[in-house]
Amino acid sequence: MSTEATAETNGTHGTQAVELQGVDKSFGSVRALSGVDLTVGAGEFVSLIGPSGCGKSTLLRVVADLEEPTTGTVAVTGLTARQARLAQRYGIAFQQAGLLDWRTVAENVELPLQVHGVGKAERRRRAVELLELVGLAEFAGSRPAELSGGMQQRVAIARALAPSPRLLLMDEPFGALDEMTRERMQAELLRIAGETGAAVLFVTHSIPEAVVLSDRVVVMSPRPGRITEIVSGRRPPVAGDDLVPDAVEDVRETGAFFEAVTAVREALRKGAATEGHAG
Ligand SMILES: Nc1ncnc2c1ncn2[C@@H]1O[C@H](COP(=O)(O)OP(=O)(O)OP(=O)(O)O)[C@@H](O)[C@H]1O
Repeated sequence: MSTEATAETNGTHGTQAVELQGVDKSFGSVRALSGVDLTVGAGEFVSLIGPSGCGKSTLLRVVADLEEPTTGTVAVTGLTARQARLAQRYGIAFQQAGLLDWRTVAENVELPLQVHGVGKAERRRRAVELLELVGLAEFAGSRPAELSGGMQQRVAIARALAPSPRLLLMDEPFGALDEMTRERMQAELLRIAGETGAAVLFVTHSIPEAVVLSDRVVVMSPRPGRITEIVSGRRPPVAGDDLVPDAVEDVRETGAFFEAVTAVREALRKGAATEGHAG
């Protein structure tokens, strides 16, 4: 059982994407997080999994500077959480795509750049590039309502990637999608993460999803959320656009995949049995 952070990265060296030390977070008398130490390396894919209400979203929000920790320190790409937010060092995507209906798909992707004063031509160039990356180039002029749920989520990912962040924070981004779309999106995300080299901190309730996407799966206890175990994930190597869906499929059929799924399930069960609710 280890909460120790490793500096190991996905072949990329440099500043850690996230470094949390001794993070506690309370909302009044409700203790949401307790003593969280976690490092996400540059380019690393880390999933957070744990029972409902254990503080996963709170942890993500602390990294994103949307909540302040009660105690502990937070560094994001070597900056404070606030500096990292202002410098657009991370992109964020939630379960609901949250697109603006009155803007076109391209204008939605451009939004974070517009907020930062990037000129119109440069914004459009970047939006076209990102829409190509997520396979939606021909929908640049469409309105979000004309797209399926999976396509809207791809637009949200493109928007999150617009400022070329070193880190993506994702809170159950595929939770509202059907199983087949979800699997396609997982492959898509792995390809995008591979191509951009961005680190990903990913909240999910799905054990297989966590295992297939991640370098490491961080298992949390019931509230107050603590890290009880870190299990090695089975993130497949990315070797080219067409290979990824197959690579993901292949991983799902390996014994190593089932072993990791079992290890996460047991860690969750052990955490639930030993940790009492508090606060
Ligand atoms: N702004 C807030 N004010 C008060 N309590 C909060 C606030 N945000 C979260 N909490 C509480 O903190 C705890 C952790 O919530 P959080 O949303 O982080 O859990 P979670 O693990 O993401 O849950 P789920 O898996 O159900 O989405 C919960 O008890 C929740 O009620």
